[in-house]
Amino acid sequence: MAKLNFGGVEENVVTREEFPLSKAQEVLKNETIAVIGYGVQGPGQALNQRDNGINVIVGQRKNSKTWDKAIADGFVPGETLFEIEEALQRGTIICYLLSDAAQIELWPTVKKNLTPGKALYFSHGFGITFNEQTGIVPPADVDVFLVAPKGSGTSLRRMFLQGRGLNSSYAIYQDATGKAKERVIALGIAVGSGYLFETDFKKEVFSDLTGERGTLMGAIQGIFAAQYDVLRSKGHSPSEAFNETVEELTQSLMPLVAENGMDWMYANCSTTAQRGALDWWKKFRDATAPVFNELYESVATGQESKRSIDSNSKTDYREKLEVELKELRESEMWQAGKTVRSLRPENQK
Ligand SMILES: NC(=O)C1=CN([C@@H]2O[C@H](COP(=O)(O)OP(=O)(O)OC[C@H]3O[C@@H](n4cnc5c(N)ncnc54)[C@H](O)[C@@H]3O)[C@@H](O)[C@H]2O)C=CC1
Ligand SMILES: CC(=O)[C@](C)(O)C(=O)O
Ligand SMILES: [Mg+2]
Ligand SMILES: [Mg+2]
Repeated sequence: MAKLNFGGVEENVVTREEFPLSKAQEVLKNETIAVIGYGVQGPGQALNQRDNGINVIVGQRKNSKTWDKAIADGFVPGETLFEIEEALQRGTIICYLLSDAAQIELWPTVKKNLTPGKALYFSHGFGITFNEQTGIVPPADVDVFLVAPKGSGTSLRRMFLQGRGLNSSYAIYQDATGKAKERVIALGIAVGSGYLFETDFKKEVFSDLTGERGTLMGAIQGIFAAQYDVLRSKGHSPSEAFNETVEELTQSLMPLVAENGMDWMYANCSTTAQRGALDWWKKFRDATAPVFNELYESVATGQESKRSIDSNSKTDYREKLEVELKELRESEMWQAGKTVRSLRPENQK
C-alpha cells in the first residue's frame, strides 16, 4: 500500500511494486476463478488472468455467440469452459461479469452455488448498491468485493498486451473469510490493473454511472454535436466542422493531455488559443454544472439504475440500443468522421 498525494489529498493506493504478480499468483494459487459472462469485461479479465498464470475458467451459455468467442480465444469446453452452473460449482471465486441487468435474472442460480468460504466478485457496484431493485443480497458466509477497471474491457486487454495497465478501483463489501483484502488485490493485479485505488460499492457505482453519462460518453457526444451543428449552421463544411470538433481533439490534443495534463496541452497550442481557452472554460463549466448536479441526483436516487434495468432486461434490448447507435453512426457528423478517419495517411491503402 503506497500513500500518495492527489492534489493535496493523501490516498492509499496499491501499485504493482508492493503487490507484484508473483504475490497475486501466490494468493490465488489454490483458487479457481470462474468468470461468468464473456461480453466485454469477461474476455479482457479472463485472458489477462490466464496469461498471468491464474487458474481461470469461463462460464457461458452453451452454443451462444459468446461461448464460441471463448472457444476462439482458446478456452476448452470441459476443461476451462463450462456451462454457467458447472462453472459456478467449480469456481471458488465467482466473477459476476454478466451485464448488470442480466445479473438479476441469473442471481438465484449464482446464490445457490455460493457455498461458505467462496467469494463473489463484481466489476461494478450496481447489483449490490441497488439491491432493492436487483435482489442481489449475498449470503453472509462468503467474501464480496469488486475490482472496477476504469475503462473498457477491450482497452484492459489491449493495454495488457502492450505491457501497460488500466487503472481500477477496488472495494470490499463483505469479508467473511478474513482474506477478502488479499483476494481482491490479487485479482486486481491478475486482471491487469495499472494501479488500484480504494472505494466502496456505493461510491463506485455513483461515480461510474455519472462518468459514463457525463464527460466519458454522454456529455462529450452532446458537446461535440452542439459545436458541430453551430459550425455547420454558420456555413462551415463538414470537414472543417468535424476536424475542429473531434479529429484534432482525438489525434493531437487529447494525447497531449494524457501525456502531461491540460496546461501542457494548452502550452503546446498558440497563445491565441491559450487566451481564448482560459477565458471560456469557466463559462462552459458553469453552464454544465447544473446538468451534472441533476445527473448525480438521478443516479443517487436510483432513477438511472431503474432506467437501465427496465430497458436492458427486455429481450430486444440489444436491438433497441443498436437503433440508437445507428442513428449516431449515420448522423452527418459521424459520417463525416468516417471519411476523415479513412483519409488518415495510416489508413490509406
Ligand atoms: N463494458 C465494460 O468495459 C465495463 C463493464 N463493467 C461492468 O462489468 C460487468 C460486465 O459488463 P459487460 O462485459 O459490458 O457486460 P455485457 O453487457 O457485455 O454482457 C456480458 C455478458 O452477459 C451476457 N448476458 C446478457 N444477458 C444475459 C442473460 N439474460 N443470461 C445470461 N447471460 C447474459 C451477454 O451475452 C454477455 O456475454 C458489468 O457489471 C459492467 O457494469 C465495468 C467496467 C467497464
Ligand atoms: C467502460 C466503463 O468504464 C464504463 C463506461 O463505465 C462502462 O462500460 O460501464
Ligand atoms: Mg466505468
Ligand atoms: Mg460503467
